[in-house]
Amino acid sequence: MLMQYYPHPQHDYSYELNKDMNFSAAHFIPDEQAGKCAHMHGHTYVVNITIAGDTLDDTGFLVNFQKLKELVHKRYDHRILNDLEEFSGMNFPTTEVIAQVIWQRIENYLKTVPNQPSCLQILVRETPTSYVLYRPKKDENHG
Ligand SMILES: Nc1nc2c(c(=O)[nH]1)N=C([C@H](O)[C@H](O)COP(=O)(O)OP(=O)(O)OP(=O)(O)O)CN2
Ligand SMILES: [Zn+2]
Repeated sequence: MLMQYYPHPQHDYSYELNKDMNFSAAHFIPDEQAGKCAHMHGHTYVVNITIAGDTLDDTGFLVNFQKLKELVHKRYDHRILNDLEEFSGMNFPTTEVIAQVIWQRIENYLKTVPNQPSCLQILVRETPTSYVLYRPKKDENHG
């Protein structure tokens, strides 16, 4: 995968892990303000996940890279995002909402692991010229 520059969050954790991945998906934004994006179209989304913590698990992982891919790629690759329950109602699959939803999905998993890492940042790139960063407020991260 192409090396990209990503803005990094400030933190005092000892370990910081980053996982890149992409997935191909279709979406539309059902609002007249979305212009041409109100019509179904597709992207190869690029995602960067930043996780940090002070403690490793018994394997020596902060979190298994493969688990992160499973949580994101397996759910969203080759899907119509609007069909998924997390993007139902008014929670349209904009880049901003996708980034927050991916953060929540990862954070829900991290809450179940004993070494308690935190997801500090999600970057979602929708096109070569557009990306969003989602960083939770301090009290949204556990611990
Ligand atoms: N704040 C947001 N604005 C827009 C979003 C979004 O998710 N958040 N999404 C879209 C469309 O889905 C579109 O696919 C992406 O838009 P855009 O960056 O305008 O894509 P282009 O390739 O047309 O942009 P260029 O400037 O020509 O490179 C629209 N807005
Ligand atoms: Zn789009």
